[in-house]
Amino acid sequence: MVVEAVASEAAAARKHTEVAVGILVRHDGALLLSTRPPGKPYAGYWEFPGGKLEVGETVEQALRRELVEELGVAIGPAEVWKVTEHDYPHALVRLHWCKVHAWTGEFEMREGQAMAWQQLPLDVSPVLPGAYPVLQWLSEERGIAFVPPESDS
Ligand SMILES: Nc1nc2c([nH]c(=O)n2[C@H]2C[C@H](O)[C@@H](COP(=O)(O)OP(=O)(O)OP(=O)(O)O)O2)c(=O)[nH]1
Repeated sequence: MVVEAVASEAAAARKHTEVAVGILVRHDGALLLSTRPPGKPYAGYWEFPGGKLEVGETVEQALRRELVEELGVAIGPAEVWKVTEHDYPHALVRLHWCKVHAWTGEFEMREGQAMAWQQLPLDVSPVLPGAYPVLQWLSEERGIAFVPPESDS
C-alpha cells in the first residue's frame, strides 16, 4: 500500500540519536539503575545512566561527561560491549552499552533521580524498553531467565 510505503521510507530516513549508556557493575555484581528525571520522555522509568552524544564526542567521552553530570562520579575505562537500537515515538535511538567496573567519587543524584543497586532479576519497574535486550544478555551471562514485560514495549 502506498501509505505504508511512505511511512516505512520515512522511518528508514529517520536519523538515529546516538546514546552512550553505562552498565556500572559493583564488586558483588550489582548493577546501577536510576530513574529518568521529571520533564524527560518516560520520566520515572528506570534506566542505566547515560545520555546523548554531543557533536564531536566519542561514546567513552560522552559517557564520562554524562556520569559526572548525572551522578558525580568519574569512571575508569569504558569500552563498548553491545550496540542496540530502539524506535520510540520521541526518537530512534542507537544505544552504545559500556560495562564499567571502576569509578571514583561519591554518588550524588544531581538531577533529582532515584538510584538503586540491583541484582538480576531486577526488582524495580518499569524499565525503559530500550534496555530489555541488554537485560536479556546480562541475565544469560548469569544463567537467569529474563522475561520482558509485554505491556511496556
Ligand atoms: N540513559 C539511558 N537511555 C536509554 C536507556 N534505554 C533507552 O532506550 N534509552 C534511551 C532513552 C532516550 O531516548 C535516550 C537517552 O536520552 P536522554 O534524553 O536520556 O539523554 P540526555 O540525558 O543526553 O538528555 P537531554 O536532557 O540532554 O535531552 O536513550 C538506558 O538504559 N539508559
